[in-house]
Amino acid sequence: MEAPYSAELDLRVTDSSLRDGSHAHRHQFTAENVRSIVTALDGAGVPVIEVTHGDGLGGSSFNYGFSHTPEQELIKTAVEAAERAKIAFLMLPGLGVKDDIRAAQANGADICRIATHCTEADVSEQHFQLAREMGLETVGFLMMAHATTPEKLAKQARIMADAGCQCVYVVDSAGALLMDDVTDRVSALVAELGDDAQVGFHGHENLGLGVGNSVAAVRAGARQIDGSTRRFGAGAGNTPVEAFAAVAEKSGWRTGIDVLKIIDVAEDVVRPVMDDECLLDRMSLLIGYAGVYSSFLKHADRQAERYGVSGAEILLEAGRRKLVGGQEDQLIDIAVSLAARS
Ligand SMILES: CC[C@H](O)CC(=O)C(=O)O
Ligand SMILES: [Mn+2]
Repeated sequence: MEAPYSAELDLRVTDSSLRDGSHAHRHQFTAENVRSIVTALDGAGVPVIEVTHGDGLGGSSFNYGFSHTPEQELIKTAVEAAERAKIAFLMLPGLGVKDDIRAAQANGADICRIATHCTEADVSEQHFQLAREMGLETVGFLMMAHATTPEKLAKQARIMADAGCQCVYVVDSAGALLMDDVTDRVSALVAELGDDAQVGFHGHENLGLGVGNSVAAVRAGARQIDGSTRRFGAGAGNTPVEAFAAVAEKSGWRTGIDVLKIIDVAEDVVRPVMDDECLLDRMSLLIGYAGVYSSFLKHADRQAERYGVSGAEILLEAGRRKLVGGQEDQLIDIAVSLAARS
């Protein structure tokens, strides 16, 4: 398949701070936050910037948390601010609907990223078809990729590619994958997809492996890598773009990102927008250890405080129950049960 991006790059990096970081920021991004971060990332040569509610189009809700500013307005602002970078958006079928995709394109977004649980790719088929018919570039997200085998994941990737997805990502939503796990999954997808679609990797830092896992993914054949500048993402955050860009340059991989500029952007532009650093502390480490969706962190914090129970216990039980994205309300159930026992 022809690379859907400049042939001068060995890898294409997508910055997710303004989407995955939305979880860490409780979905409170303002148009000004988006304008300043997009301008800075674009100036540092980041080729793709993802902007959406943390849970994608239609995510602003009671269950996931309401956005400060409507996401279509944020997408429009991002498109206006970017001179070179393409603007991507995320959608989870069911939360977002086809009209949301149409609206995002009307607001100038170029890349449609569609996410499903790692065993449910079939729910994305009609959305990929629509996005391709509309002339959007497409990316597929197989979330919680630690929860299935490389072979099964590759079959799910095939469903996405056959529906029109141009790059299928192995998404380590829980930051639970070890480097060999990444190698095995990415290799399985590369073997399955061949020239039909590229393979990407989206990492989280909950076991401290975001950069290492991304390097393993590239060595196994991934050509698109996600990160968030200053790790601004759910849980302990994502693969830090500035560190990955430096490692890529030292490895001889061309990303188009100016390492010295992105280091300054992380410190001077992104950090001031963040409420706190995305830390590898007890809670986020437990997310990686127990294999829990990274975006559950803030929800678990909130229920722990509300019911006076241990946030760590909530996360461990969420891991035992193998909860998936969309089951945020079960964290309340767990907190209520823990409170009843104490
Ligand atoms: C709810 C979407 C989710 O945050 C997507 C993602 O970044 C992941 O699964 O890691
Ligand atoms: Mn993520």
